[in-house]
Amino acid sequence: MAGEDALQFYRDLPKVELHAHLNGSISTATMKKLMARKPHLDIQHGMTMIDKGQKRTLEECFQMFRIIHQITDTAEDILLVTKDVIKEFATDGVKYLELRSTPRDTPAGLTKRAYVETVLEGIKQCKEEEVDIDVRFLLAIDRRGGPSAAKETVKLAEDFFCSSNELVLGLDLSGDPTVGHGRDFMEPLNKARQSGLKLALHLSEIPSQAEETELLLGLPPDRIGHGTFLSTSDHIVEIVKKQHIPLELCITSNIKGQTVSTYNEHHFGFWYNLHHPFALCTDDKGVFATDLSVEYEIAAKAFNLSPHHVWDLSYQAIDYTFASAGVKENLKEKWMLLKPDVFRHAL
Ligand SMILES: CNc1ncnc2c1ncn2[C@@H]1O[C@H](COP(=O)(O)O)[C@@H](O)[C@H]1O
Ligand SMILES: [Zn+2]
Repeated sequence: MAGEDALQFYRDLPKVELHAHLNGSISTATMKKLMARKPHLDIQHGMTMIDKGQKRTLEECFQMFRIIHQITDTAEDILLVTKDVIKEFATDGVKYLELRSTPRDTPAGLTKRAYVETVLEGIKQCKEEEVDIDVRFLLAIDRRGGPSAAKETVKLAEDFFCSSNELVLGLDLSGDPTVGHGRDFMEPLNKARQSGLKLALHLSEIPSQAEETELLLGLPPDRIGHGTFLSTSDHIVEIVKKQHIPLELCITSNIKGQTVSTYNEHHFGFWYNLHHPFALCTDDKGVFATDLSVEYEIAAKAFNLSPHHVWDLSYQAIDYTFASAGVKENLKEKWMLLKPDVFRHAL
């Protein structure tokens, strides 16, 4: 495989995306539409996206989210962003997407509940428009909000879990990892778990968080976001291995956010060699200027994966979704139907 054909293989490959933050996933095209609505903010392209070859510190990434949040502060903005992001993932060959976002009360008058309702409306509209993708939603807890905001988000998630007809499946814990401590979130996360909500937690995205990670692993989470520095503790690796907790690996995010220096050093290699479950994900396809097909291509090149290995990774990711057994079965059937077409380009 070479050049365009190679990229076509990764685009044709049916994919599962499990780690995508809504406001980090806004494309340049959508950002332009939003900026045209808010010229007074005077936000330039480089303030919301890290171009090819560029890098930022994680701290700078979190500043970018603050700017993006100023641009997406009305129900119209959130609806537009949700629908555009879903359609872009579908165009990239993603067939199942678990989108996550932090419910916000905004100065423009949006409430957290209305925020969630708007995202769900976007998902429903895409379904009505027959966009070829199954989309579910995880409510995100931003560490910056502390335990009281976390409790509020858990309550909202519980309400929507019951009323959204399996659109809301769980919770995410994210935000600046240097802010707050995991212990502040144990109680609300535990409660969420008891209500049947699934947990996808950002763990060890930065070094020296072994104590917090070990505590949160006690819940235990159903999936781990990044887990970049898990492997610095043998004890933690043992816990993760023993419980078979799938990881969400976001290569470009870690490189551009500078927590990993080179592709070859990415912890993909460590977990792949252990045959531990993981799914490749984008994290913030807008901010990091990537796509899921690009992430698969990067992993294949860096770790010398054959098209069949790549196929297996995308197929196995179905098992790590929070969807019901029936949905997983349907996805597996879909994958098998698409397989001959995908491999036509791989030969
Ligand atoms: C780069 N690594 C990361 N680590 C931790 N949290 C991250 C993140 N990337 C994004 N977020 C979280 O997602 C929010 C933006 O999307 P939503 O407004 O929720 O849709 C950010 O404010 C942050 O809380
Ligand atoms: Zn993330």
